[in-house]
Amino acid sequence: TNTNEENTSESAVQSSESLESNQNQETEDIGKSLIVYYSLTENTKAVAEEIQKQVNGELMRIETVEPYPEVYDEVLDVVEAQREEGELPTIVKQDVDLSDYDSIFLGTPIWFGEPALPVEKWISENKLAGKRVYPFFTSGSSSINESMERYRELLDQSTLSEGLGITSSDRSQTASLVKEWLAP
Ligand SMILES: Cc1cc2nc3c(=O)[nH]c(=O)nc-3n(C[C@H](O)[C@H](O)[C@H](O)COP(=O)(O)O)c2cc1C
Repeated sequence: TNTNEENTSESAVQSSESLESNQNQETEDIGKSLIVYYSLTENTKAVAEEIQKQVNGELMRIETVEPYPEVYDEVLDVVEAQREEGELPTIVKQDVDLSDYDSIFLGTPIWFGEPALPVEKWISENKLAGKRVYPFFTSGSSSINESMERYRELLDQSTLSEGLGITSSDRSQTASLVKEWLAP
């Protein structure tokens, strides 16, 4: 919808559950965290690195076996074709034992309103049942609503926390938006 195209810094943090109340219910902090992200053009990477600075977790970057094209219009075509065919890209195998972590931060660019296909693939190949997942997103202007909807389907066995969305106009405020998200 049109309203999904709009975003402001006030709506960058969209609440379903507050992180603060989650923390109060459980422990003082968020435990040992893994920050997993996919990033084609480094925007999501920058947010992942800011989160790491603030929570001290371990970073893991999802990579596709076949790189997407360098030209933006060509990426759109390739991704559109993959979405139409319901085809998820093969990702590079990485050994990670999720049972080592209490919290999973999961970062993705928004592609056609939804989480990027390599992240869907990673979700399908890993056991996130019973985990607490903190989703974060970057986009040109789209809100995180549709992507959160998709995650509610994909991660129905996980505890999904409030999402953080950083649009291109929010980018310069990344550090403070992350801080606010972690400790509202
Ligand atoms: C295939 C594709 C689809 C995209 N679809 C959207 C979209 O629906 N809404 C939006 O605001 N931005 C969209 N974008 C822009 C990206 O979400 C935005 O540039 C994001 O910050 C890129 O993150 P990255 O640098 O980590 O790859 C799209 C980009 C690509 C490559």
